[in-house]
Amino acid sequence: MKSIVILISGRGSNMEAIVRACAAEEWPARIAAVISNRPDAAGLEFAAQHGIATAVVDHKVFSGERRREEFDAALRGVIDGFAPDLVVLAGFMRILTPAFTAHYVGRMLNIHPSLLPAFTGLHTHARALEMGCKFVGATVHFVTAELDHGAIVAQAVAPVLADDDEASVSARVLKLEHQMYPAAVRWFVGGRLAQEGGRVRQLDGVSQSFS
Ligand SMILES: Nc1nc2c(c(=O)[nH]1)N[C@@H](CN(C=O)c1ccc(C(=O)N[C@@H](CCC(=O)O)C(=O)O)cc1)CN2
Ligand SMILES: NCC(=O)N[C@@H]1O[C@H](COP(=O)([O-])[O-])[C@@H](O)[C@H]1O
Repeated sequence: MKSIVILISGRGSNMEAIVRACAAEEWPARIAAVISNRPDAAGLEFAAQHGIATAVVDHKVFSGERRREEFDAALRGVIDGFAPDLVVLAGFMRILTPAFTAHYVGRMLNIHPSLLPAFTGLHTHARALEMGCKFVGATVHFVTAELDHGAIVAQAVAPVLADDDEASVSARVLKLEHQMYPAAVRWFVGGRLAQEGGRVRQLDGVSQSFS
């Protein structure tokens, strides 16, 4: 039985989709914990209501020059208490230090709301609309020290419609995220995909795109 720890910072709808899929599809895995860097993250309540251990490591508690390293060290200590086979970033909004990402190399995934390598960072849909993009999407990737540059596992794509704004585009992509991310996590815990250097090895039957 694989152990999964999910990190969130807010609403947690991707975490919720993974929790529901894990239960409904009887994965060879359990969600050991949901951990947030924000005490007010709404997703913590959903996790607790579903009997999942929750924890908060508040990044605002840490100050000074080494606050990012100290936060990461505290977060790692809490995560490792659950002995995860996989760490899932689901709307987790902190940039992680190289030491942290190295510790979880090959076993940490993120979902990013753009078709990487386009639009790394924040405010991705607003930037895509500003540029006049005809398609938007999301990417599941392994997490590395370089922000949003890890090996790509899967991507979801959706058209931009004439009357779209950031909210309508975000909602359209989020629906696809909720299909794609649980599938990617299931493949990983089922041993059907792995990171090999800068690439992803995927066994047959693993869908790599969603639309
Ligand atoms: N080293 C890495 N850390 C993280 C990665 C990664 O690939 N490598 N993925 C991100 C997730 N993410 C986009 O998908 C992302 C999250 C947060 C930020 C960011 O600029 N955060 C600010 C704070 C923003 C806030 O609190 O609202 C910061 O950390 O200073 C950019 C991209 C997770 N981490
Ligand atoms: N850079 C990370 C990032 O922006 N992630 C994005 O935040 C949203 C989280 O929603 P959720 O909390 O409801 O899962 C999702 O759209 C996810 O792609």
